[in-house]
Amino acid sequence: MSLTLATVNPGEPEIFASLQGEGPSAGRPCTFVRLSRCNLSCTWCDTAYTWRFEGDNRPHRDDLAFERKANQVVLDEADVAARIMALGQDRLVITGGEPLLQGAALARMVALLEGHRVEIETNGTVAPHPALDPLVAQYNVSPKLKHSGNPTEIALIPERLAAWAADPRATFKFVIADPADLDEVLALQAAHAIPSERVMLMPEGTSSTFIRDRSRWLAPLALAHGMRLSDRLHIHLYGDTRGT
Ligand SMILES: Nc1nc2[nH]cc(C(=O)O)c2c(=O)[nH]1
Ligand code: SF4
Ligand SMILES: [Mg+2]
Repeated sequence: MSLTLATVNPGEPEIFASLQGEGPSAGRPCTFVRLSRCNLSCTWCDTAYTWRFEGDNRPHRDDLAFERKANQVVLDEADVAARIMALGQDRLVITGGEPLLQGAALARMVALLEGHRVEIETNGTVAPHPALDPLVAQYNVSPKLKHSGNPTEIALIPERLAAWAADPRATFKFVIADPADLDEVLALQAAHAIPSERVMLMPEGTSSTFIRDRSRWLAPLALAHGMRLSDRLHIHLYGDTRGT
């Protein structure tokens, strides 16, 4: 039994301590674990090394193809848990890729941890494994809008969105590239009765300049709709780098 993780360097799993850069817990010290693989393919994905392996021709703006051997590492659950424990934080953020694709193994891994509040970053298309779900304190759900390039029927699954809307642990974090993207957010919010205080708008961008420029027009939109603005603190601090 094992988990497939992303790597920082070939053979070195992406498990690290950092400040949560996005969403409701931004600014808090946490340990992060990044799992490999995703069921979506966003054209602007900043972690394409978790899914766009050689032979995968789904469109991505950088058109990079990653060598699978250098960018994945398989570890058993006890090894992953021990590495997380060794970093000494009391919060864990599980991200990817799409971490819920490995829900059963994640449940076994999380059960081995002591004293961690668990937060999951998800694209919102996959139901949490029933053994994992009770161990999770917070879901940061990021449904992908049209500008992600994913077919809507794959990216936006109505039953899943309804389930997240009904779960007070879930905050919706929408990646916004253009002011017009807000129309899609408002339609989803209305369709699933998502309270505005559980909606965060986050600028798309992997550079400080892009994020700041987009935040300038995004802030008044958040204010007008009673929604929250999310920054991407780690990009300002460390740039678009692995293990940060
Ligand atoms: N510091 C930091 N915060 C993050 N919040 C969400 C992240 C992600 O890649 O999912 C992330 C990340 O990669 N780094
Ligand atoms: S859902 Fe997340 S990890 Fe998957 S392709 Fe989109 S941005 Fe990347
Ligand atoms: Mg990221």
